[in-house]
Amino acid sequence: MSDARSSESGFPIQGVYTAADLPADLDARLGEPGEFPYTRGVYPTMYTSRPWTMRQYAGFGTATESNARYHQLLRAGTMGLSVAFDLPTQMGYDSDDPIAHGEVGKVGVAIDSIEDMRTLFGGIPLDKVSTSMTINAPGSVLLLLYQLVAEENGVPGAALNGTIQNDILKEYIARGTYIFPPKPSLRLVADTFAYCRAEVPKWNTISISGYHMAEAGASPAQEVAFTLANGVEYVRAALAAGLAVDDFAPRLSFFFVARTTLLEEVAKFRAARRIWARLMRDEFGAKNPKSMMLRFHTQTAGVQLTAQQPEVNLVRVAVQGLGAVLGGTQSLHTNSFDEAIALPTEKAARLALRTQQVLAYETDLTATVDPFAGSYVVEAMTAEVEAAATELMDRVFDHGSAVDAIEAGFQKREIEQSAYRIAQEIDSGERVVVGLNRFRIDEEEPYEPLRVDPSIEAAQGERLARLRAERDSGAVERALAELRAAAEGDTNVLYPMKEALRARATVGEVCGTLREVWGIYRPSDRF
Ligand SMILES: CC(C)(COP(=O)(O)OP(=O)(O)OC[C@H]1O[C@@H](n2cnc3c(N)ncnc32)[C@H](O)[C@@H]1OP(=O)(O)O)[C@@H](O)C(=O)NCCC(=O)NCCSC(=O)CCC(=O)O
Repeated sequence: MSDARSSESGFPIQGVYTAADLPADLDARLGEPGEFPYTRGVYPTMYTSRPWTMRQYAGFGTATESNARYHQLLRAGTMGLSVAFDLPTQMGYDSDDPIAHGEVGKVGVAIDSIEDMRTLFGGIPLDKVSTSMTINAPGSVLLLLYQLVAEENGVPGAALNGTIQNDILKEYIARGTYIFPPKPSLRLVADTFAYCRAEVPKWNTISISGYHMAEAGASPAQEVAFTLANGVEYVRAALAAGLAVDDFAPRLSFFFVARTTLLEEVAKFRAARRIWARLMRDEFGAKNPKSMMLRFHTQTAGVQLTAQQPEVNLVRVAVQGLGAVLGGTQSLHTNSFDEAIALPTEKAARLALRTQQVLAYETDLTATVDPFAGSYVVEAMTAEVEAAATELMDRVFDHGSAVDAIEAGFQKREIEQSAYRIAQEIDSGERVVVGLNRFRIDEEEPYEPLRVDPSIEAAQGERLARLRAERDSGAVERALAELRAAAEGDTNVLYPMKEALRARATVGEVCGTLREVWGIYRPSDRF
């Protein structure tokens, strides 16, 4: 037998597993597919009746360019859209704000007002396509813009399917696009839950994300623990705001990474489902099975891709995607092989989607549910990840709450330690990265990456100037005053926000109004 190896979460992997390694109460831990505790998947038939949603994250430049990319992706066979916004939009600033300079349209599309949103979804049937939007602090603003555009096209809120990321807690821990302090942020999240329940009932109101923590270096057990602990915080905030658990929990969704360490990743997804189901039933008294189902999106691990010999990334992504599917994901983004270099080119984006199509239509993965059930190693690892994550969640709650732990710098510190260990292992060669620390070539082939046109910023600025000149500024001011009053009080802010956006207030103006009332978050020195 070779030397014992450690899993990503740090427990030893045995050279051989046998029946003796299976948990004693395996049947109870497994349950049936589509039944508590959902270890085997959230739906009884899983992919045998419908494959996962192929949902490729995309967006850059202006709304016009991104709209063209969405049409191209849909033609190529994606089943749902996933919008990437530029940093100014994610931070609640307009493209002509001095703070936005140099960032407009860079890492995603620039959206300033309902006019951009109309362009972004031009020609896309919003009653048929589900749309995910990676937007957090201004999540409610972009959701309302989406709803307004849908309504203009005769599609009512009740017919809309989609997700906003809206997960502010992991922004404090790992991703960084927060605006407001935790308290008003959580209030905004709870307002969004309540609004969606009444007005957009099929919308997934949040995508509680471990992905970015994993990209920052979190181990699988940390990823599960910190994500689910944040989930608990949102549930508590919504309950404290007076919502009943079964009124909002069915629409909570999750988002994880898929690494190349496939066995532990499959175990991770199965363990996460089990922990969440138990928490919702036993701790929060959920009665609706949908409240207990951990439904999740997966993105393949960008951090594991290399700029060296980038075509090798195609292989990594296939392995990572395979793990996500074996783990029962509901929705999947497979990275483009050139992502470690720049924005994906059209060809690379198509290849990434083709990878999913091979998994769905050429392999036998969709013929049966949870193929790894009963596997000695995967069941043993599922129990291990579950135990490690549960223990770590307890350590989060030892601080009081997930927010208390965030303010103490706990999750960030744990993730940094794990990231440091990974970096050391790569440097020493103990962790092999093909093409980077082993199997290198002397001369890399030149690669022509896609670049964003720098004139976008000026064009967006002109659009905004026109908008401000044309709109009824009195109506905008009145609507923003209503929004301010709601933010100062305790009525749901989404209703006046929607009216302001309808009157063509910009994303920056709406967020600016809230910034004035709620202030902005400053991380404590302990970070
Ligand atoms: C719940 C998920 C995870 C998936 O939703 P989907 O609509 O795709 O899938 P779904 O809900 O499973 O399925 C759609 C409908 O089909 C039904 N359905 C599906 N399979 C079924 C089966 N086997 N049997 C019966 N029904 C089934 C479901 O019940 C549902 O209907 P009902 O609804 O009627 O029940 C959602 O939140 C989502 O799409 N998330 C995507 C998040 C995302 O793309 N994030 C990108 C982040 S990118 C990022 O952050 C990284 C970079 C950065 O930092 O910027």
